Amino acid sequence: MTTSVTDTVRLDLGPRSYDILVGDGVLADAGPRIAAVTRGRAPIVVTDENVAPLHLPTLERTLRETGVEPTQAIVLPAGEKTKDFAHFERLMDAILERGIERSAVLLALGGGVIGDITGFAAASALRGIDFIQVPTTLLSQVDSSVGGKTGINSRHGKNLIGAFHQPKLVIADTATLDTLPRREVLAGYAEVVKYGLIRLPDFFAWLEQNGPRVVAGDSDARRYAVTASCRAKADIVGVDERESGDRALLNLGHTFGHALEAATGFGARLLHGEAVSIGMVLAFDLSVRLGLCPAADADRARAHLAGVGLPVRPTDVPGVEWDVDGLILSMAKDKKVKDGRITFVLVRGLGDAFTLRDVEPAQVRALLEDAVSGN
Ligand SMILES: NC(=O)c1ccc[n+]([C@@H]2O[C@H](COP(=O)([O-])OP(=O)(O)OC[C@H]3O[C@@H](n4cnc5c(N)ncnc54)[C@H](O)[C@@H]3O)[C@@H](O)[C@H]2O)c1
Ligand SMILES: O=C(O)C(=O)C[C@@H](O)[C@H](O)[C@H](O)COP(=O)(O)O
Ligand SMILES: [Zn+2]
Repeated sequence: MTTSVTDTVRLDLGPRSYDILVGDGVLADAGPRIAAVTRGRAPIVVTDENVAPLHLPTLERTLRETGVEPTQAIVLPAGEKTKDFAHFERLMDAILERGIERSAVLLALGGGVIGDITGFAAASALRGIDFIQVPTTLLSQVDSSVGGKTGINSRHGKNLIGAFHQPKLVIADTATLDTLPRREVLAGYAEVVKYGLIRLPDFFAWLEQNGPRVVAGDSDARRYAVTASCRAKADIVGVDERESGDRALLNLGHTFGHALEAATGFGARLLHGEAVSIGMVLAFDLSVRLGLCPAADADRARAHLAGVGLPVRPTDVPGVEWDVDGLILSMAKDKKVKDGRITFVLVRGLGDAFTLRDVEPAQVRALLEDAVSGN
């Protein structure tokens, strides 16, 4: 298969720099690029039970065409619950059973769950081996495959165990999104909107016009949205790899969102992107309450997210009794907490996010109490 257009976004990180290839059908011809990283040997492919039957054959075909005989893939169960200690141990055993050397290369074929756990396995095996990201969800193409945050959840909270470990190459084949369920497409779309909300007001305006085309799978709109998102993330990570400054903006909606995810048990009831959608609206609402952001901007953000079909309030999640004390306890475990104070990502308006530490806890409690009671 010949690919139509392939965009290349470069993440500049000195010796850890890498390319992000974005294109409709780009995976089918990716063998030579993968072989260049693996030095002609087979990567150890990690994928999940949903993705394996759909997209593993394309990857294996291009490897064979390049003269690389694939080894048996490691197939994990699908879903957020796989990002835990038990599955991490299972994955590490499966990797180490192969008697690997430091030249071994892992390849994550799947969504953010597979990318995060495989990246952490790569960071851990023999104290660090190379890995390649082949993201197959909208969320993983626009966000999790880029930037080197890897890790797993713990019973203490979301992503609390992990490492910064950059991939050597990212291959985002937007054609793989044709098989993605609509709910997952929408969840990924929330992270696309995030880039507009934090620093790209023109991109947000483009999404207001073209978001429905992106979600419906229009090839050009989808590729544009993925490439623009990767570029936005690469620009931020390129100047702040380990989140000592502006990278925290990529956490818009996540302090609230991760607490909502923890409260629902990291399962299918609330997907990460859905939690981020609700969390971003809460961040806008908090900014309005603090007199920092015009209410009209918060309304526009909420209207766009709701308009494509994303949840925007905790009460949009069916069958959950929210406990505000529990949410606040979870938020206190956020990785941005410093000297006991939560760092909030807030906004002055659309496309103008910033961080703030001195938010009165009573304001946050009042916001959450109103939100969980539907006010
Ligand atoms: N590392 C980061 O910077 C970062 C950024 C954002 C999110 N994340 C993490 O990413 C995870 C969420 O990732 P996700 O939304 O991709 O979830 P996911 O990996 O669970 O994938 C969602 C579902 O789609 C299925 N799937 C994947 N590709 C498919 C395809 N092409 N066709 C059909 N089904 C397919 C999967 O099997 C799964 O059931 C969360 O754990 C979140 O914390 C990490
Ligand atoms: O890459 C980043 O930096 C992000 O914050 C991207 C987020 O979308 C992602 O969900 C990330 O895993 C959250 O970061 P965390 O440090 O709060 O776990
Ligand atoms: Zn996220």
